[in-house]
Amino acid sequence: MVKVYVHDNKSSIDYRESHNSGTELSLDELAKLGVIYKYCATEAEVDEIAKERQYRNRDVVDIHQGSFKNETDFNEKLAMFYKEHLHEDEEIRYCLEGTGYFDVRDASTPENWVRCRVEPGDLLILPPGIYHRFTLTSGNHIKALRLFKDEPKWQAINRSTQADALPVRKDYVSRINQY
Ligand SMILES: CSCCC(=O)/C(O)=C/O
Ligand SMILES: [Fe+2]
Repeated sequence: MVKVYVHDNKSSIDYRESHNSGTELSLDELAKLGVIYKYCATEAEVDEIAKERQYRNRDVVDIHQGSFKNETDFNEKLAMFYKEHLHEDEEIRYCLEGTGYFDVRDASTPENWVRCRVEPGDLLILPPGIYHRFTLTSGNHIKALRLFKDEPKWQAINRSTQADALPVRKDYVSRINQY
């Protein structure tokens, strides 16, 4: 079951550590950021969500040191996932094995990150336009299903003034401010 809390923002400590500030958030509070959480005991439940939301494609990523040629490539991939970014589409991820952290920006206190620790069975839906990042936990392994509406696509737009000005970002901010 996912655990959601405010990140302690201590950048001197490895980002795969828990960084739990001690302030926990409920799933309702997470939903106010536009992030939907579901527990799916089986992949059949994921199939239902995919069907409802018209997702026709998927792939599996297995992220651990052994999936990369060397440690440098592994670290580069982690650094890429950890760069604050947004997507123009929803991001749906389902944890099959291992654990990971999805950090999303808190709309009301934008300097804060809300950390979601996922484990097997956890499915997260991040809305288009939300700034976020991903990392492994200190367990250094996650196997996850990534759902795509059509062809597999992973286009990250790193945080910048240009990204702030995108319609998808403006739509997200105005939707969140209505809560
Ligand atoms: C556990 S899925 C790998 C990370 C990813 O796909 C993503 O989009 C991060 O933002
Ligand atoms: Fe992403």
